[in-house]
Amino acid sequence: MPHPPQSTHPVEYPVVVAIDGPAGSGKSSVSKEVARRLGWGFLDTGAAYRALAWHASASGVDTDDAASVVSCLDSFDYRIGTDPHGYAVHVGDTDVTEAIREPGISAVVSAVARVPEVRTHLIEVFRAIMAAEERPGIVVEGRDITTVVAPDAPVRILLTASEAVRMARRSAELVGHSAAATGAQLRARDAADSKVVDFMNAAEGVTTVDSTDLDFDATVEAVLAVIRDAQVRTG
Ligand SMILES: Nc1ncnc2c1ncn2[C@@H]1O[C@H](COP(=O)(O)OP(=O)(O)OP(=O)(O)O)[C@@H](O)[C@H]1O
Ligand SMILES: Nc1ccn([C@@H]2O[C@H](COP(=O)(O)O)[C@@H](O)[C@H]2O)c(=O)n1
Repeated sequence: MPHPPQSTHPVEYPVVVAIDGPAGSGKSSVSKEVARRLGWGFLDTGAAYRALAWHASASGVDTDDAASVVSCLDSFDYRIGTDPHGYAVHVGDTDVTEAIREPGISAVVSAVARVPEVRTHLIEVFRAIMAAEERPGIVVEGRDITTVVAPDAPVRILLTASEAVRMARRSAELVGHSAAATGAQLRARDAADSKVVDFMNAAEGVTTVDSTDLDFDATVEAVLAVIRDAQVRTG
């Protein structure tokens, strides 16, 4: 009797931990550390919007013009790793891991992210990456993961912190940039992004972790506690 074809990928999706929150709330650093401790994958979805903003800018496209941004999607050859110990972001053959973090990209990324065709395209990209994850789980962070990308995830968290604390943390890591300018950009980005998706209020069934008064390690522990609690409840 012939054997059924062997798949190289798991039939079931990996366990998904969905984490949303405003800029500078610690989504990326905390999610990465949580994934490291669990031996799971990590997906930074903001990197895709940043990489598309980089690609549009590098192609000479006006990022404020939605039709022109959409026209860039066909040539947007995007790749990102899910290893929380180190992952690179590529557009075609170009390693853009560092370039997409520049304030010039942060300043235009919201204009790219508000285009509906862009969101539809990237959500499919994220779901394909999640489905291909070969570790037992994947921690996925962004703005609409708990509500749109993975609303059925068994663990959904809103990671927040006061605006003042988020601005201070972001300023501390951006040496050579004025604290006032960094804070103003963070606030402007949240205001623009909030018009597209709600990441300031926890949707039904989403657990809020407020790190305003927690240090980094305590925040990681708080997120791990939510995951453990969900695993106990769901068996
Ligand atoms: N609980 C915490 N205590 C102290 N520092 C923290 C804490 N959480 C995160 N940080 C630091 O705050 C800074 C911002 O964190 P991070 O880049 O992970 O935020 P983010 O939500 O991914 O931001 P963005 O959406 O803008 O990319 C980093 O320097 C990080 O190390
Ligand atoms: N799920 C997401 C993730 C990100 N965005 C947009 O990308 C920008 C950059 O995200 P970072 O997490 O790297 O700061 C962000 O400002 C949003 O415009 C998104 O729309 N949805």
